Amino acid sequence: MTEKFMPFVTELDFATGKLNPEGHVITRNLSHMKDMYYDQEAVRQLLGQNPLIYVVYNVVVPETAAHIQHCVTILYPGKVGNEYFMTKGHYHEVLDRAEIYFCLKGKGQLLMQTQDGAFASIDMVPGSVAYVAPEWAHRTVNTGDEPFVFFAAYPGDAGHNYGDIETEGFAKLSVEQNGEAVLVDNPRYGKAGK
Ligand SMILES: O=P(O)(O)OC[C@H]1O[C@](O)(CO)[C@@H](O)[C@@H]1O
Ligand SMILES: [Fe+2]
Repeated sequence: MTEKFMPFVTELDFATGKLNPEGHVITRNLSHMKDMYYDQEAVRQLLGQNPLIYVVYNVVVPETAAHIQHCVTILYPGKVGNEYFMTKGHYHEVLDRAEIYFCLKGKGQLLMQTQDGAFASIDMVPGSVAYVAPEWAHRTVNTGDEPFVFFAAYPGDAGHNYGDIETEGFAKLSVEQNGEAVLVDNPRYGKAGK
């Protein structure tokens, strides 16, 4: 008989967003994603201090379709030039795998796009449960002044595909204008020579 995978629990601290046990922790500073921000002069100025942008606490489960990956992301407040701190963003390697995001703290935006040019954004506040439908790339942005904390769950075999997002980003940039978060066209989008 094959051995059973046993049920287990992870504790989520609502005050900090941290998981216990912490699981697999991914830490991203500006240096890990310096080419992804539009204002490269602002990147150069900030690189000396190399701010922490986000941390992901991943519960470790097998990366197969039978399992559900789940994690908490703490995305810190801040800007590079006038562009808000954000995650790298990705398609799933198995493109049709969906994902659920549940906002616990802070506020932000969930930016999404498809490979054939559709774009969507959802404002996230505590209690927002967003559905990233199959085939949509997703990136989160912290538009507030406290950590933006959200829980995510997705099929175990989904994987991450950074593809063109690494070089040209999303169709829109999330920037501060007159104290407001606005989405503006990304001049680099669509220029990867496809
Ligand atoms: O892989 P990226 O785009 O840096 O972002 C990490 C994000 O991916 C996930 O781990 C799963 O999609 C999110 O919870 C997290 O915010
Ligand atoms: Fe994802």
